[in-house]
Amino acid sequence: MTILIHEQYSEFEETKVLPIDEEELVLDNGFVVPQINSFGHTFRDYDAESQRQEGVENFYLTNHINQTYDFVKKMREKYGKLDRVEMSIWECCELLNEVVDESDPDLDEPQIEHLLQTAEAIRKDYPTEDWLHLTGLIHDLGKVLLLPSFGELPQWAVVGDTYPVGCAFDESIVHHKHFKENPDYSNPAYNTEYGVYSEGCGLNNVLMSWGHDDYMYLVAKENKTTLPSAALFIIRYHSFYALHRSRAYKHLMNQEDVENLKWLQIFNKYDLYSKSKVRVDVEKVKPYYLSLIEKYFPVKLKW
Ligand SMILES: O[C@H]1[C@H](O)[C@@H](O)[C@H](O)[C@@H](O)[C@H]1O
Ligand SMILES: [Fe+2]
Ligand SMILES: [Fe+2]
Repeated sequence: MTILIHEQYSEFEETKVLPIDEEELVLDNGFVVPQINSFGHTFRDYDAESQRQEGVENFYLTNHINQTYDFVKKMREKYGKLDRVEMSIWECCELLNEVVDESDPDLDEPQIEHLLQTAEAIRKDYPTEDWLHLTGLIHDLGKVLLLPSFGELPQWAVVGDTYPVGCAFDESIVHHKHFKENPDYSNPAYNTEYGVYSEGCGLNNVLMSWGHDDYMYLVAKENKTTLPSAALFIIRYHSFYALHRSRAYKHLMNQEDVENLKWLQIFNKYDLYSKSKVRVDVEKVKPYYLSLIEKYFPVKLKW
């Protein structure tokens, strides 16, 4: 797969204010980036005074204190067993009707809206990449970890941006100051640039903070999806803003990661900027997505 990507961000990231140059606002396939979110702020502004600011910061405080190398290892082992629930992809989408994400400054709608908004925005600009439409639909399904039948994990262990554990927390991570109370922050085994990793080791060998991304990646992979590797990469790293926006942790990537990152950067624009109060007509688009699910997944999956 070869693609051309229209670079939108400069090397300085993470930028709060989007570029004002008209040309820069148009993505490679015509998607126009909105300047403000539904609350009247720029997207991903974690400091703006808004009705969501305090809750979001508290979320990151708990998240940054508790996501340690040991915690992540345990969660991967536990949830990697996929022995909790059996259901289809669409059933899972419907479960997300109940879920609201406390980490998100840009959205307070039920998550199923966000899934459809993302998928439909991609579909409009990339009509022939059906695998990317489906990736949009399923990328956040891991948020079911918040529900009782999945162990009712706290928000800090499910949502929010992700980052590697086992090496130093990069300063570009949202609310980085709150890592000071994380035990790994002062552990010399885990607090250097490379920590337990080595140059070019590949992201597949890096443990990421535990949440909906890695969980959904495990679900898709273990249930033998036929989606391409770029789709699995998108699902697994879509919350890794330190990488795909701020270009941190590049030293851990291998060649395959570099290729897949191009698709993730395309995807991210739709994931982030499609968030709005405009609802998608679920019943109208459902047959299309059911056909994609049938193409790329078994009827029932283990979760
Ligand atoms: O608040 C959001 C939300 O939880 C998203 O699902 C996640 O992918 C983002 O990275 C995060 O910052
Ligand atoms: Fe997400
Ligand atoms: Fe998302």
